Amino acid sequence: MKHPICVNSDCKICESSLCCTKINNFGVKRSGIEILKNVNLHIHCGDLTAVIGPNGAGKSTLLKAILGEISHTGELQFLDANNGTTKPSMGYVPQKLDLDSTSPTSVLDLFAAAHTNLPIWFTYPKKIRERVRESLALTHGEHLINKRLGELSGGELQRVLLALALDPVPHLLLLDEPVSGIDQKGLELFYQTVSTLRKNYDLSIILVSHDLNLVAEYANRVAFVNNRTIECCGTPQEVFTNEKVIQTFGLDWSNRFQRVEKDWVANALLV
Ligand SMILES: Nc1ncnc2c1ncn2[C@@H]1O[C@H](COP(=O)(O)OP(=O)(O)OP(=O)(O)O)[C@@H](O)[C@H]1O
Repeated sequence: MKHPICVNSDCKICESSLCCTKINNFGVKRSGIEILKNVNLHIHCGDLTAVIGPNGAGKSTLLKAILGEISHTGELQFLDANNGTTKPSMGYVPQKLDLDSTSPTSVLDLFAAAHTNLPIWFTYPKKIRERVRESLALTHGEHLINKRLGELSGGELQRVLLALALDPVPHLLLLDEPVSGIDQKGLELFYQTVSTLRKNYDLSIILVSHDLNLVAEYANRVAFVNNRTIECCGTPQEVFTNEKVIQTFGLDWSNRFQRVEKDWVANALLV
């Protein structure tokens, strides 16, 4: 049965998918300047949708608008497995977080602040500590529980924030890939973790990414943001062979796909 909010008459996925999120005609203005217009995106549960585009295109703005952190026009609809439309619960990992490196706040304090009303000077109940450890284990970060936030590396902080975004598991997970502070190995570990979570929880994920290699390897949908809107959206193959995408990133970025076992990418870019 086709989901009632799916307006795409050709959508085969809706027939088998359990839930679905629609971003309908989003527009964003900031300081009177139009940042995004006519943005439409359709996401099924289990989809990892990578949002790519040049610097300043509006990728982070789109995530913040979906979150409701900044105002926008248009609407966000979510259809759950019981065919009810609700406001989706969301987890979010920002691109950067300005932390006071001297602050005594620990990873455990951060989680406890999100899950309890206990003052910070109380000893946390054992069950809280266990819940935090379990959450951190999802992102291979259980050893970080007692570390101060200010002493975490970029990759460690990202793992902690991802674990926090998953507790409880949301309908929609929004990830803004950090542009600095994480090495390639850390980035790959992050993508592998996200990919495992996606499969285990059938999560809908929107991931802003600057690494086209990793996008080609892990995403099943790609949205290209350019000229204040989503200029093309589809499978990685459809998007990476789109003329506008090639124009933006240049032919030389085809080299980045060396590790990807998909000949179509290289072939499409070499013609
Ligand atoms: N608070 C703001 N007021 C006005 N303009 C803003 C504000 N925040 C962002 N912008 C502008 O909105 C545009 C989109 O910014 P955004 O951070 O969403 O881009 P992005 O695609 O995520 O960029 P990057 O790839 O560099 O992270 C930019 O031109 C930016 O200057």
